[in-house]
Amino acid sequence: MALTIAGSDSGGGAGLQADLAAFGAFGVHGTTVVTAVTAQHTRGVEGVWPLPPEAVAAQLDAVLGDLPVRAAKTGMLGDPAVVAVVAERCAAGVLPRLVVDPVLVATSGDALAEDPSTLAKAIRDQLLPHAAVVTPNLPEAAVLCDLPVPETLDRPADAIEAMAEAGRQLVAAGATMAVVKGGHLHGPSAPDVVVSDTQVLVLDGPRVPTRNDHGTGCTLSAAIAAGLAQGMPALAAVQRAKAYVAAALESAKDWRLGTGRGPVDHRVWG
Ligand SMILES: Nc1ncnc2c1ncn2[C@@H]1O[C@H](COP(=O)(O)OP(=O)(O)OP(=O)(O)O)[C@@H](O)[C@H]1O
Ligand SMILES: Cc1ncc(CO)c(N)n1
Repeated sequence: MALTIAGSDSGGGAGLQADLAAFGAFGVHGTTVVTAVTAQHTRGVEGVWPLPPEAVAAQLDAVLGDLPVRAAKTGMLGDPAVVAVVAERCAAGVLPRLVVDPVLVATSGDALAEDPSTLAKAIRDQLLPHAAVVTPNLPEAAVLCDLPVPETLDRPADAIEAMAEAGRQLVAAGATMAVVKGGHLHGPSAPDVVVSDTQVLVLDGPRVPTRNDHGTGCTLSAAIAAGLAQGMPALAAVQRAKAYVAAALESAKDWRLGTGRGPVDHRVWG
């Protein structure tokens, strides 16, 4: 079984709703620590109500005090005080196989943190040393690493090298593996760059032509956590998760759910 520490997306496409759907697709029971409630749909975020750090701590301790959490992921944490609560449990050794999705901004471009750069610094300094895998998208990698990141695949070698450099910095900051996601790149493919101490690997795949890409990042990180909970090595869990997201995008590419960027089809596996 696995745990997600994340915000609620009322639209059901991202956040803890996406995480539970992805866990379920792999047959992994999901537990949830809610960090915030968002009023959100396929067009954007209408409101954010963070939970007090004490409420996050109480949920974490309730789950960890009873259930055998084999792997966990963090999504929207929102507030450096919540990062500190999670980091404390990591330091105590009770949050194994942690996947950190450093959520700062929604697919729509709306902020999911009051002060994204302070939150990014807290995540980098306090959570990355405990992360088995960290999964920034390109804007998140830019803030975490203070690096310019590419927007297009016009010069693929340059784009991949910039993503690899961000990944190396995140590994130097303490993550065992970094997956720098290329979902935001303009071009014919959607390459993710995987970096660890020993290798740099490009996981490439054709870009699915669709506007239904809300929650792909949450879905990827939850699928990685599901793999880790099932005992897979990190790279195998990342490769399976990438294939799952591609299949979920393909299956939902013609859906008309909402008038903005709709969800992916979480049911595609198994
Ligand atoms: N149109 C697409 N076709 C194929 N793969 C995609 C597409 N869009 C995103 N992906 C893949 O989905 C995963 C998530 O990437 P992305 O960069 O979109 O994350 P994100 O911005 O954190 O997502 P979100 O904020 O929507 O949850 C990556 O593996 C990426 O390569
Ligand atoms: C609650 C929540 N978490 C994460 C994301 C990132 O897609 C989102 N849009 N909403």
